[in-house]
Amino acid sequence: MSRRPVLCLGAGRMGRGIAHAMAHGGHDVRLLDMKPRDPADFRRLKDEALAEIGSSLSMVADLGGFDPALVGDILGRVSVHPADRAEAAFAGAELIFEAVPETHDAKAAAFALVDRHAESDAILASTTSTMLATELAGLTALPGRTLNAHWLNPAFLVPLVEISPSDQTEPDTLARLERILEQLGKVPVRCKASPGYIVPRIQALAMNEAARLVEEGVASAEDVDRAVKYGFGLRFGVLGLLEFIDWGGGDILFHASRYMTQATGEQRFAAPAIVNDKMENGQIGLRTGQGFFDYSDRDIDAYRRERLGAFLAAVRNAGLWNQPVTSADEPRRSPPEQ
Ligand SMILES: NC(=O)C1=CN([C@@H]2O[C@H](COP(=O)(O)OP(=O)(O)OC[C@H]3O[C@@H](n4cnc5c(N)ncnc54)[C@H](O)[C@@H]3O)[C@@H](O)[C@H]2O)C=CC1
Ligand SMILES: O=C(O)[C@@H](O)C(=O)[C@H](O)[C@@H](O)CO
Repeated sequence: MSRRPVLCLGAGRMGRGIAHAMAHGGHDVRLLDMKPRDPADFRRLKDEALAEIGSSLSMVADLGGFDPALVGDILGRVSVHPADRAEAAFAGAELIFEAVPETHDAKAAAFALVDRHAESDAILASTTSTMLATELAGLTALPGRTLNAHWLNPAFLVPLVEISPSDQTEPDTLARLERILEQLGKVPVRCKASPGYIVPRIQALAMNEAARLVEEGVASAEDVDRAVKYGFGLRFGVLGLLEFIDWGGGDILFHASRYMTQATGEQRFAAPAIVNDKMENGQIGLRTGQGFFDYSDRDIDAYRRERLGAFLAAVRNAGLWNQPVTSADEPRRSPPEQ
């Protein structure tokens, strides 16, 4: 299978992380430094970028991710190009990741460069954390081939990439980008142009609530993070948020949201209409066969067994699974350090 070159506009944190991921997946990757610099300054940037990618590749390999003997070949797929050699860097590139700073001017300059040099079938994917695809579409003459691809940090480890098209993005562009990412082993999900995509929107609430717990003196920072690592994160890593609503019961969420709102006087705990409506319609999840997902045709026992198996594997993988106690004088187990 042939893999065409990938271009990253911007050789900063995201550009380097994406270059690592794409090179690992067999692509030649060109990092285009978007800032005009004198030759010595460019050489420093180039050496620094390649050294950082080499070191993150080595770290993953040394941690058991892949054979360390492959690091050199993978790093050899990455090249860094100066701003005044843009044309050569664009030649043949099927996929362009824009990864310049999160300012309108930097994005506009990068998109203008794409308009000038991109191949006629190239896809332009912005890595912006906050700007909507619908806004960015106005910055390019190629809105049909432009969309957002929001990677999570570290890009070379987190499988998820959130893809957000504008209403002008051509379906073929979306499908091609998904195919390329899937070939890489990534897991693309689609979302509309809406602030915060999926993960940043959910995690902003969760992160702020965690900070608030510390601010209010409810729990120490250590205990908040232990709660997340050994409960919240572990379980939602297996079940997902909506699946767990169905698993535990939408009725529990309905009542919990009411209680929390009344007890704290804070509207941020109120359930959205969809939770209240499902409660009213008896769509509370596994128990009624319908919730956010439809279980009516499913073998619930087989489903539970499969999910519990995944859960057990996650607990075991975290080194937290214990065999049953078989003798009264077995020493007590101690909890993990962190
Ligand atoms: N850092 C992160 O964790 C994440 C960042 N993003 C998004 O990725 C994009 C890139 O972010 P980072 O890689 O963190 O930025 P960065 O500051 O590390 O890198 C930006 C690169 O763009 C280039 N550049 C072009 N025009 C520039 C200008 N006018 N001033 C300075 N540098 C210029 C430089 O080569 C610089 O290295 C942003 O849109 C950001 O919101 C998305 C997800 C996570
Ligand atoms: O990895 C991430 O979560 C980033 O891609 C982000 O988008 C930002 O860190 C943002 O969510 C800040 O909360």
